[in-house]
Amino acid sequence: MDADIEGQYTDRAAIKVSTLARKCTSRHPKSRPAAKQVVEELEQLLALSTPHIASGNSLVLGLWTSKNSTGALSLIPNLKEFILTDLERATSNFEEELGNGRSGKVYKGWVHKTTYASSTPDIGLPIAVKRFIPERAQGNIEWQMEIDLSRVYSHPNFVRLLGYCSEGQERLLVYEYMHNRDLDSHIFKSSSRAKKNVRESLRWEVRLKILIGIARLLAFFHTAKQIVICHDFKTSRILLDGNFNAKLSPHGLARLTVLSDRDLNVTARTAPALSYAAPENVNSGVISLETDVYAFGVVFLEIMTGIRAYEMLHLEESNTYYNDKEKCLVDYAISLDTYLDPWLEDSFPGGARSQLFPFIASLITECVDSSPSKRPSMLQLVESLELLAVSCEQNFKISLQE
Ligand SMILES: Nc1ncnc2c1ncn2[C@@H]1O[C@H](COP(=O)(O)OP(=O)(O)OP(=O)(O)O)[C@@H](O)[C@H]1O
Repeated sequence: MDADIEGQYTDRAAIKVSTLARKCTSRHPKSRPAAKQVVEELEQLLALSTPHIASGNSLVLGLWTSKNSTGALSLIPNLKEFILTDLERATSNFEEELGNGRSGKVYKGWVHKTTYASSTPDIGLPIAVKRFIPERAQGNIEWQMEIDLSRVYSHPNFVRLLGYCSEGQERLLVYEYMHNRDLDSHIFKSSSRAKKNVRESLRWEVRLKILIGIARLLAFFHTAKQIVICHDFKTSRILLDGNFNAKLSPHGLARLTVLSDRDLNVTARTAPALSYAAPENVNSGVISLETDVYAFGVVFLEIMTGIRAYEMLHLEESNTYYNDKEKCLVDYAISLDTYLDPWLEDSFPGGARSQLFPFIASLITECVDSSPSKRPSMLQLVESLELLAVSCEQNFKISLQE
């Protein structure tokens, strides 16, 4: 093997490469695979190799994007290529900051509805522009991965990428604007940013709609041909549009992991936030479909209580993991009557509390089970949450708004 690329392969990828090469060069024409099959095999290899990108290796960077002979990024289908001055104009020189993530800041801007030509404030379509920090070594990789994944996966609950910009050291991405921003800033009691009217809007039926939307997206990722494990899933990743539809932001995609094999567990170098991390992840770095389900359970509990898991687990006192943290989360889940977010008090009419809370508690409890095999799949969770919605509607006349 070329010494330059040695160590960039997983064992599985190395075996696949040699098997594929052997088949293609077989002396018997009939034993050689069809071109379509070679493409499929290479796609699987790409998926096997992707965790290396996440850990800072540029093994397959750019395979999904078209490059010209100099290796520079050329036009990407379905995405608008912006020039920097367009985006400076659209954002009034990066005036209104929406948020600040690990890889860069996000700004509000305005473009023409159909052409995406830069516009002026309050005219046309609002956008969110993410400007990557140029000095950050991972920035370029994360920028490219966000483009690649946004092109491959499209789902109503996944924030839509509209375009990109690459000029000199500058890397920017243009996303649809999510009017009600991140769920995180609205539901937690300690949140100073919370606006009263938004909190009032976040009634039980709206929160259930948010949970169903996110569960559907995770189920979609988990059952895709190239499985996506979103191993840094947390409440702050959930963004809300003007109608409180929940969408997951593809930002920080270097922390998403694509796998082609359901049984393959990989070790991620970027650890998820401690309060959302499943015990097997904390203890041995495993990431799997089940670690996503665990994180979903924690988010579910936060959405019901309005209390950060961080606080429930007293992680502010000692930022160390303790082994029975699931038990602590389960205590909150089964005592929902006590810990329910006060803003939800009026959301459960009549006997709704006594009938719905045990069901909600059992769903959360199953998700955060310390044994991964006992956790439900995201598909099962979608079904259970939809069942919950039907029960709310039929028994208590609580209906989810479209
Ligand atoms: N499409 C969008 N529409 C509206 N606001 C957005 C949008 N994308 C991001 N924001 C705001 O900007 C903040 C920062 O976003 P970003 O995704 O960079 O941070 P993050 O989720 O903390 O990512 P990271 O894990 O990389 O730190 C979000 O919490 C949200 O308030």
